[in-house]
Amino acid sequence: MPDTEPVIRRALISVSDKTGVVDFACELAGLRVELISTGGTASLLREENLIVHDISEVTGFPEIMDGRVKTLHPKVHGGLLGTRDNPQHAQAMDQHDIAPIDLLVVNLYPFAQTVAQGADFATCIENIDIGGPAMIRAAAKNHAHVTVVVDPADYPLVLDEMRQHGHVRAGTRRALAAKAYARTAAYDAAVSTWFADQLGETAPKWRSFSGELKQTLRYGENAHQKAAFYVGGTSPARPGVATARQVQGKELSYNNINDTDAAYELVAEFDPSASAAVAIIKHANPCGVALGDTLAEAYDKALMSDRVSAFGGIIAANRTLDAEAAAKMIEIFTEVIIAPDADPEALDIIAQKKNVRLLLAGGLPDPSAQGLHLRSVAGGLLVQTRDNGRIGRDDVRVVTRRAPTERELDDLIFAFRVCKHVKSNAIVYARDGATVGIGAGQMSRVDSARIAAHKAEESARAKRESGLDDEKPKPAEMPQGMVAASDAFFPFPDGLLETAKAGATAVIQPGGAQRDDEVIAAADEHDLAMVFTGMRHFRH
Ligand SMILES: NC(=O)c1ncn([C@@H]2O[C@H](COP(=O)(O)O)[C@@H](O)[C@H]2O)c1NC=O
Repeated sequence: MPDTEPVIRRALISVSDKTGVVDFACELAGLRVELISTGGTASLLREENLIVHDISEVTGFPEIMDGRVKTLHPKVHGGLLGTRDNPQHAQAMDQHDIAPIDLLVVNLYPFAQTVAQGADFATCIENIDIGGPAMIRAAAKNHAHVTVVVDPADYPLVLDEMRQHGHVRAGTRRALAAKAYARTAAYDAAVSTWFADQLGETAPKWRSFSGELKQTLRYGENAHQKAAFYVGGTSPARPGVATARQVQGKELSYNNINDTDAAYELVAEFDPSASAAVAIIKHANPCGVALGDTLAEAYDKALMSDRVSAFGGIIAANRTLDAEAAAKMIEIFTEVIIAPDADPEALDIIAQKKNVRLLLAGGLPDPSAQGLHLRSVAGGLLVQTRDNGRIGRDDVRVVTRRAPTERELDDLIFAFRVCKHVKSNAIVYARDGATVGIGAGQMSRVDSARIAAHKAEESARAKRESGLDDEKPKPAEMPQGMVAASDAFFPFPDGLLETAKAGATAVIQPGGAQRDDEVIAAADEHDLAMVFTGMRHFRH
């Protein structure tokens, strides 16, 4: 640390995001700070009658190559990097006529925004900032003498300290330096990720991921864990919980964000122009998912799947929220509702429940889009492409004597898409475009089938009690004509036999087990129609 705190006499300002820079520069000028600036920034400041020195006056060199080289010069980097209390540095500065730069204000070419706008390769390349990061890194290294500001949000802090103390305090300079390195690291992460994407590289030697702080969270999954929510890293941004506008309700918690993400990704599987879809999520697993002509109908059906578990859940809808659906959704306690948009009447209805967090995402994420999925393990990161596999009617192969009926096939495809969003081992029973029983996260597929059957039994009872099911009560109290989906193959007939026992008439599963023949024979024996997808949807 220098003996005396460094007074700011000379500032270099070079910003792409010009938010607040004019006011900041005016205040600096008022504090007798000499201003140096690059092309566009200098012009803007001059329009405000500020006295600004062009960077070319400092370097003795014009800005060249469309701005590719403007600040990359020893007069700039010497001014940023020279340690003022080092006699050799001081002598070099003297000898080469290098004046110190005490404050660096830089924000970078908008690379991520350019990529998000779908710009062509050459435009993206041109938006990789070179001179800016070089200066930021230099100034941050020399934070003992230099203040570096990369975020317009920090302009007031710097001015306050200059006014109060005559300089920016050492602790603040260090914090700003840390922020500066995080900024350049995040910037390079965006560039390198984009490059890897361009090359279709899924396993580059070095991987950097970055994000921008959206929200500090009160705690993590549990109260003793600290947590924060970072957004970004995908381009273009995927509509969802990270991009959504929160219209009302308490602050989102870590678990809310995780569950809302699961819920919204699930409903996005269903084309809103074909049918309304609603998912109700608890602990990242669906307890009810349904399709309908309207969101209200879909919600009713989803709720009936597991009314008890739905309490305090997260609801996602794939269409603009309307008044009818909103009125139903606020009947029981719900933590979060997320939809692409909401009608004004729906907003008024939800507003009656002040605590409900309402998120409007502005669009639905594309379930087929490519992207990366990350998870941390001790000492490392597991990276995989996201599960964008989607099984449609044309992708399945009938393997049993009996082929599914049209209605069964619709339900099979529906159930398998839901299954993709249920923790493994997953078994989903469905009927008429609605789940009736979901078995999630068991170590044994047989147990998942049994749990799902138990849920289906409860669901059938609830429907009869509420008069929603016009079928006569059956002794076994099971929904009739339901189908079953399994996220992975049945290694033995036992799991499949559980679905038959529960009353399923048709089954969808990936196939590919050594004992497929035995499983198919068991299905034939029970007159089950079974289709293979050839695609597994494990989710852990
Ligand atoms: N090439 C250079 O020497 C260079 N020096 C600074 N920049 C960037 O130029 C931008 C500001 O340009 P202008 O003041 O002309 O609007 C800033 O985002 C800054 O990071 C540069 N541009 C790109 O690398």
